[in-house]
Amino acid sequence: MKELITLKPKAEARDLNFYYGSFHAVKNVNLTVPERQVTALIGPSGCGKTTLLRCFNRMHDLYPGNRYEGQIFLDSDNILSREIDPIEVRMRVSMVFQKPNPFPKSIYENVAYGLRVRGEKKRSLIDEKVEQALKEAALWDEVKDRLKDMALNLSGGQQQRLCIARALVANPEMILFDEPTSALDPIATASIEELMSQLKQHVTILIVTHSMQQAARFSDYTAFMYLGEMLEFGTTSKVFSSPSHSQTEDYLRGRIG
Ligand SMILES: Nc1ncnc2c1ncn2[C@@H]1O[C@H](COP(=O)(O)OP(=O)(O)OP(=O)(O)O)[C@@H](O)[C@H]1O
Repeated sequence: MKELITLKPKAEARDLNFYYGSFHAVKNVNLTVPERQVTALIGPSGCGKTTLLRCFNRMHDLYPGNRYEGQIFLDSDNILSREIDPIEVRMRVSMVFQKPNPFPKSIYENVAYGLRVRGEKKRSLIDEKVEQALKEAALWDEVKDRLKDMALNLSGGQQQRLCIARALVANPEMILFDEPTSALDPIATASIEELMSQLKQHVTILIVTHSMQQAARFSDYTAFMYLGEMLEFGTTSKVFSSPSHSQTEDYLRGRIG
């Protein structure tokens, strides 16, 4: 039976195709990302999860030869439209990568950077926003007395929370997470998952994960991709307990990798 998704959509891919040169990596994808929920993108290695994720903030524009077809709506704006500036899109939709990638600068400057590139000069306002982002990223208490220390001296889990603070500082509407915990130990992973569950109160989250336990633990919706196509989408409990496609079931049971 088809499950009804009643939540308000924040983003919607419609008949989306994506090509790396002549290679067709994302095929006719339709996907609704519900507002202020966590949606997990799962599927076998190479099925196009990261490629799809990167369409949602036009990351692919940074490389020549890449091509989109179709539409992605963020609220009522088609962010693939030529009239929309990809830099604007990336302010509304930020990204956290697999490996924590702080800049070789101080903890403070890592977060302040996002404000400075937007032209913010007022020191008191930057201080305030840096503190707020570090608090939202559950890092403030650990770093408030050493904001001038190099970010690269933080632990891996702290570096990833710093990258989340950097993603949060410009008040994005949506954050894309690309396997954000795959380089972290179980304790750091648990704190990032806890943080994402808090963040969804005001930000929409789309996350690529290889960990079925992670998707089952804290995502609200799950989308299963297979060979570039979106095979299945529904509440996480529905997709995990009674998937509609045999490929989804095979993947969840570890029969395809
Ligand atoms: N820059 C690129 N140029 C050409 N092909 C690419 C590029 N990046 C990825 N691909 C190809 O696109 C397909 C989808 O890759 P993608 O990284 O999106 O898959 P994935 O599901 O995220 O995989 P994984 O789970 O292993 O990270 C793969 O066949 C991959 O080889």
